[in-house]
Amino acid sequence: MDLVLYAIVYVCDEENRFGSRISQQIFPVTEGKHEKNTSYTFDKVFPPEATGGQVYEGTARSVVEDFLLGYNGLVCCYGQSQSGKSLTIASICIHVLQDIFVHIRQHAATMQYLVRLAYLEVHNESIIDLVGNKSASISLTMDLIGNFILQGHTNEPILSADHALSCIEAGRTKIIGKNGTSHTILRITMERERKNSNSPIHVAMLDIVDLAASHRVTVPPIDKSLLAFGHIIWQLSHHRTTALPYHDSILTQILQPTLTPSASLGLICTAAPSIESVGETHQTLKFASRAKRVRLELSLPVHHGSIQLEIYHRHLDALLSQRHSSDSIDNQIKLELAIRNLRQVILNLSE
Ligand SMILES: Nc1ncnc2c1ncn2[C@@H]1O[C@H](COP(=O)(O)OP(=O)(O)OP(=O)(O)O)[C@@H](O)[C@H]1O
Repeated sequence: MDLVLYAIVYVCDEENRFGSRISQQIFPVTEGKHEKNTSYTFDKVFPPEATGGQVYEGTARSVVEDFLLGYNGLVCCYGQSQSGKSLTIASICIHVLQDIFVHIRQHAATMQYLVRLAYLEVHNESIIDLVGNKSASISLTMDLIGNFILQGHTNEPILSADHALSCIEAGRTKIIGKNGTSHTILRITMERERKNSNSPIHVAMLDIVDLAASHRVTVPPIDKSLLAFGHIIWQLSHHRTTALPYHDSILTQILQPTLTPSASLGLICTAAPSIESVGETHQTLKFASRAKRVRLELSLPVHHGSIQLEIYHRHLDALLSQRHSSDSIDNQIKLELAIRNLRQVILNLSE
């Protein structure tokens, strides 16, 4: 399969009016004193008044559709400080989660699912757990075949879109990097299995990333993770698909399963409206246009590590047999509660 990235910008004209003189997909750039008729062509260009739903439909929706077919996916937002990255990602999260849970309900007759959510911040090359309090126990290790394994973080089982959104809302209050100085990664892991069949459980991941600002008002120290992310996009845009330098930063190590040509990818670039930002906007457009050269070849992911749905099924069987053999009322009530909690977590589970 050959897919093209979405490179999306909010654009303005010389009078700081968003979008009004910009053709749908081409942005002429003035550089210094010299008018340089550089044009960039993108898959979609949105004016600032575009709704979150329109931006989602035109960008992340296709990545979510691929994710629901079983592919890993990455949606990320790149741009200078105060250009609307966090606002865009927040709105995209709502639509992503709604679509995932609509899909789960539509497949209630045949499929059961476990959906888990991790929300992490990468700040100065440290990882912060934004859902739980497990930052100290998070580790990234490499297995024998070069896969980075992220462990020790909270991976919360999610019961509904609203449940996920309240976890994200609470997580946002814990973010320590202000003014675009950190990256946030929302990782949705979906395990699915066909009901009443012995077919294997499939695991896919979707990462939604609010990258640190590409340019800030104060001169920032170079962000190692953003640099490494840009480097991998550069390599992919030159159609290099092996020996990608994931080890260069914490962000790229975490994103290894989704920042790859075998996963679906949607890149959203945001530009600030002021004419003073035109230099930064030009840099962003150059990045977006480089990223547009990336070609993807989707393939179903191979999961490394344990499958939680299998662990839950074993646990459920053990609880059911303990309830069967228990003759203490107190114990039976406790077991009943534990069984009910576990049945809630495995979505669409048949009674
Ligand atoms: N399309 C838009 N129209 C109007 N205002 C917007 C738009 N996008 C963002 N804003 C406003 O601009 C401000 C900055 O937005 P946001 O925090 O999303 O930017 P950011 O790129 O994540 O910034 P930083 O990198 O500094 O964290 C916010 O007050 C937001 O409400």
